[in-house]
Amino acid sequence: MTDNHRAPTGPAGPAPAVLAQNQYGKAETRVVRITRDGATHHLKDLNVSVALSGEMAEVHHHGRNTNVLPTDTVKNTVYAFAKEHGIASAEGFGLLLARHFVTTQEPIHRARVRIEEYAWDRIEAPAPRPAGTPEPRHSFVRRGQETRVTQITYDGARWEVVSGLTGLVVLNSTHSEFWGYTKDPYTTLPEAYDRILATEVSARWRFHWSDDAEPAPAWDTSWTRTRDHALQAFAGTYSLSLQQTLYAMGARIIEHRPEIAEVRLSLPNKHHFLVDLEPFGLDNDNEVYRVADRPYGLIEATVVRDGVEPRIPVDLSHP
Ligand SMILES: O=c1[nH]c(=O)c2[nH]c(=O)[nH]c2[nH]1
Repeated sequence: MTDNHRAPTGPAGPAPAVLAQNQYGKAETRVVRITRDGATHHLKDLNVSVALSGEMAEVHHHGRNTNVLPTDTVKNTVYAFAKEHGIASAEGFGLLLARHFVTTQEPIHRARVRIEEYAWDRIEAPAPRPAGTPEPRHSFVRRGQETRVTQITYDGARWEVVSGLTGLVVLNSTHSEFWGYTKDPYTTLPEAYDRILATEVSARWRFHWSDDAEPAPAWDTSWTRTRDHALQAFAGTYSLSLQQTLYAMGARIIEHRPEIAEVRLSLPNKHHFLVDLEPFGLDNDNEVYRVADRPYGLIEATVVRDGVEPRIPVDLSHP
């Protein structure tokens, strides 16, 4: 028997353990800040991760929490600062946070703030509105997430073409309500009269065309216009539920694109919860939202042209 896999021992016994680099904080606080300028809304969407370090030997060695500002407080600070200071830029917001932790907490000597900012573009949707009222500008589409898809099947005689998209993330910062639903003993959801509606659209649409003897649709134009109808319906629908918005999107495509027979939509409800800032003496007039990634509501349906048999498979992309 050898001692090869034992730690080396000297005359004074094994070397003691020593706490080396350590840091702690709250990772991935997802915050959406809406700023309202009349009917024009502005949106900032950040993923904020804070790591703090300093005099933390006591907590690691003895579990003595005296110097530990809870990570829950770190998260609350992100939300409260989003309300109080707004989010002009990710850099400016990160500076404010880092300075705050280092200057208000004596044991904390260093703060590292990492921020991912998700870019959103406006959906310009000229919605019908009463004369003299400003154009609503509260609809956004997230940049750079989207994939165009298509599936072609041929049996030597007939074609089936199903096209679509995934990862089209859209958000309305107002004109969405949800109330009047069934309540049972397990229902706790408060009714909402002005909420954020956001979803990541998965869509498939099947073309009428199946016969080489007929002219084929103009694939690129069709795809672009169909996507645009989905966006316009999303932005232009005053929504009482995501189900209603889904149907409006599918129906608008069917009504405007004669080459399409059937549309299947799968819409995860990307929940945005208003953060309770009252404990910090701050109100929250639909300005600061916590973004939850799961669980999510999943709303799915097929819309067909009258008389058409649905053929697109039910399960597109979600569990
Ligand atoms: O638009 C919605 N539809 C639902 O069916 C639902 N259920 C829920 O909890 N929130 C929502 N929102």
